[in-house]
Order: sequence, then C-alpha cells, then structure tokens
Amino acid sequence: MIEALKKSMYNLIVETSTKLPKDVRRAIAAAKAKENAGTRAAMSLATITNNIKMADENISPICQDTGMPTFKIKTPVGVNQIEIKKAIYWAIEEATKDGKLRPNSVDSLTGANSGDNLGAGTPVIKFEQWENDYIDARLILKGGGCENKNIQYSLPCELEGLGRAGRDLDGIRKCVMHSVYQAQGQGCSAGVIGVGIGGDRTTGYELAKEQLFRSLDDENSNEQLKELEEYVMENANKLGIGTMGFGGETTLLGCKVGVINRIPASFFVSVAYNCWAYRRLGIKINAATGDVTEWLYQEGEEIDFSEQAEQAEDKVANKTREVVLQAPITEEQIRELKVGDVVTINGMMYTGRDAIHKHLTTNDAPVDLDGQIIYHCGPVMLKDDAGNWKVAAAGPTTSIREEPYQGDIMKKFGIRAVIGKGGMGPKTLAALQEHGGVYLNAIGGAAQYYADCIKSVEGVDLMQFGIPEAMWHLKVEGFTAVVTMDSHGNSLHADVDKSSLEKLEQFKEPVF
Ligand SMILES: O=C(O)C[C@H](O)C(=O)O
Ligand code: SF4
Repeated sequence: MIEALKKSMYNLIVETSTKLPKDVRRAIAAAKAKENAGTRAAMSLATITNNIKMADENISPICQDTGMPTFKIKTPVGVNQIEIKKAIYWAIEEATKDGKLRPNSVDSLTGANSGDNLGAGTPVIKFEQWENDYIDARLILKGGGCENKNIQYSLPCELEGLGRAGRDLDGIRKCVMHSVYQAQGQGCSAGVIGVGIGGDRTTGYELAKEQLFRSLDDENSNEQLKELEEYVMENANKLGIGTMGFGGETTLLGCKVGVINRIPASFFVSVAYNCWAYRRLGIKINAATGDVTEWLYQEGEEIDFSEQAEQAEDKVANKTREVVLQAPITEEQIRELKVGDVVTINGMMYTGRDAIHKHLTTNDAPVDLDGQIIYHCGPVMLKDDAGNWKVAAAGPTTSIREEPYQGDIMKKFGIRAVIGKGGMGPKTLAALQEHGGVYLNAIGGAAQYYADCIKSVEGVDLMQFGIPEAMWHLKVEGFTAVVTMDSHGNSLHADVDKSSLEKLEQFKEPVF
C-alpha cells in the first residue's frame, strides 16, 4: 500500500507541475483566439502556448516557480493520514531531486533553502474525512508572483476608481473588479480569481483558494454568485490589462466565488489570484491498494498547441522592430531602444533576484557587470552525471520587488539592461533615463521556452543564497523580450495602469 501510495503522489506532483489541465488549456486557447495577430498580447500568448507544449514534451515544469505545494485530501473513515503524509513527503523530495519541482522552501529568518521542499509549513497538507470509500487527493502549485497579488478587503471601504464599497453584493462586486485592476500584469495575467466572501481573515482566504479547485467550466449553484461570476468575467475583461499587462482582450480566464457566514463586525472579501500557469490536478486513489483509479479535471476536449503557436509567432515577426543585443552593451545602443521594440539577446546574462539585489547594495559584484544584463530569474537547475549544471526551467520573476534597489544597482555597477516581468516603478524609470538603461519584459511562466534559449551555464556565484537566489552566469541564444520601459521616460506599465484605472471608473455605478 505505502509503495503504491508514494508512486501515486509522485505522479500527481509531476503531472501537476508539467501538464496544464484541460479546462485551463481551453481557456487559454479561447483567449488566444480573441487577440489580433501582430499585437503584443498575441505574441505573448504564442510564447505561452508554445511553452505549454514544450512542458508536455519535456515532462518539465511549466513555470520555474513551484509555488507553495498545497494538497487537499479527503479520506474514508479509518484511513491512516500519517501514512499519506509520509508518502507525500517522500514524493516531494523525489520530484525535487528529479527537477520537477524547484527547491522552494526557505527559512524565513535565516534565508536558508532546505533544498528538498520540506520544512516548517511546507508543503501544505489539509485533510478532511468523508463518507466515500476512496481517497480524493488534489494538488495546486500556486506561484509566488500571483500569491503576492492576493488581496483581502474589509467592507465598507473606499476603492480607487470605484468609490465606496458597502456591505452588500454590489460592494463585493466592486472589490472583485478592483482586485483584477490592482494585480495588473504582475501575477502573470491572464489570471483566474478565487473569491471568498465572509469568514474571518484566515477562513476567508482559505475559501478563496478553495475556489481554485473548481473546474473553470462549472456553474455556481448559488444564483446570485453565478450572476456575479458572469458579470466579472464579462467586465473585468474590458479593463484592457491583457496578457502580462501588455494590454489586450483577455485579462481574466476565470472567476469563481464562494460564500460562508461571517460575524457581525467583520465583512471580508478575499481574493486568491492565480496566474495563467494554473497548475492544479487531482486523483482518486483506491484506499486499500494506494493505486490511482482516476485522474480528475479530465473532462472535455484536449488542446495541444502545436500548430497555433507557430502561426502566431510568424505573423508578429513581420510587424515589430527587432533589435539584436549582445553584452557588453553601450549607452548609445540602449538609448536607441524604445518601448515596443522586440529585443533578441545573444551572449551572456546574469541572474539576480531578491537576495542578490539586497547583497549588491552593500557588497561588490562577484563579476564585472559593466554593460551587462541582469535577469530577474530563479531557475530550476539539475546537475548532470559529469557534475555540470543544466537549466531545467527559467522564466522571469516579478521585477517590482527589486524596485527599492534596482536603479541604484544599475548605476553602481554600470548594468545596462534588466529582464523580468510585470514592470517596475517610477524610481527605476527615472534611473533608466538618467543612467541609460532599459527594462525588458519576458513572458512570465514561459520557463521551458526560455530554458531552451540558454545554451550553457558558464558559472555560478553566491550559492549560499540557494539555487533560486544564486547568481547564475547564463549564455543565451535568441532570448526574446519586449522593451516595456526605455531610457526616454516611457513605461508601458505606467500607461496600462493609467488606462485600466480610467476603464475601472465605468464600473462605479451600482449593478446589484
Ligand atoms: O519565484 C519565481 O520564480 C517567480 C514568481 O512566481 C513570480 O511570479 O514572481
Ligand atoms: S512566474 Fe508567473 S506563471 Fe510562474 S508562478 Fe509566478 S506568477 Fe505564476
């Protein structure tokens, strides 16, 4: 039993990390069909669908961020939950060793990475008993960038663009609309939101996250909530935030709302935002043998993205200005770049995310960064038999977290370009203008697509920060990203934020 159970849990983890469920694929395909060829949104969606296909083929992580592995398990009365926990721990460790998960469990005080995804509070495993005779095991791998865009409202409140939100269904509607606006592209839109109405701060968020286990195609059995879900799907997509916050027709792939009772003084609306890399799956397990008897979320048509991806990419190539960059880059080269240009990078880039940025403010860089490119990325790495590092997954991380450091570091070391996703703020924009720098937006979650552009790992520094946070020296070929902030004071992110706020204002009047 225990051996079979371990295998079942391992398979659940690998499938969840590498293969998007059918309902999510259909929603992404529908989003893609709505975008006009040649737009940035179409180009991003082509990269996304290509990435989904590559993850299928390579059995490798769709996105490098394993997120917080969260298991929801229902067991018949009498099943030993301790054994299930042990099987999960074993499977998590194995999947991490095999490069299907990134080591993602970090000591909050020391910053030490446990290396195997086990540690205090990780993974999350929640049990419930039920009357059925089989085990239902579900897993969601919800990444950090989208988790950071979760939001909890306490009604009544005042919302930018929408005014007062009261303690009623219309107030709830305003909170949900606002939650989509505030996420912008930073949670790798187009996203799916789970909304929890009521409860306390803890159970409200739990309810919100629970909604993410619903199928995108289901119908809410509560008539009022069904109407709210439909309203949000129709109208949030008018905000024009679009894929990766580049503007476009689809901002939301799904909206699922649940409700529980509250206490008189509290009225929370909690929103769990999930990126397009919406990795959740489930299995039914025979309680006596530990074997998988059925995979969940398998209804309906399966979309494999092979043909569509290539077509869309061809069309985009004809419409945008493409520039090839190779480090070291000069200030003149940078000043020629404008928002909207597509840049192809060949040669070296260095990863740097949270720990590195903090480190560089008070320390020297381990390599000469003059004219170089920093990539906001925490990859999944594997060592081959000869002891050489190979990149298993390497998409961008959310750049805004480096806003307090970025401008200063670029000036201190002469860095000319940073690559990330979701854009950066006014401080970085001013530094780009003053110093002659550029911000390049890569497609969040496209970890296979970018891993394929990395031809070799030339070295690594600051490994004491752990695999995701170390400085990896990567040699790339044909690494494509879009200029979204240039050295002339232009920011696509600031523009989309402004225009989406204006659009949000149309939803001020009461609806429910
Ligand atoms: O941690 C990462 O690699 C990415 C993260 O999920 C993010 O979206 O910023
Ligand atoms: S990088 Fe984007 S796609 Fe990946 S987990 Fe973070 S938010 Fe999701």
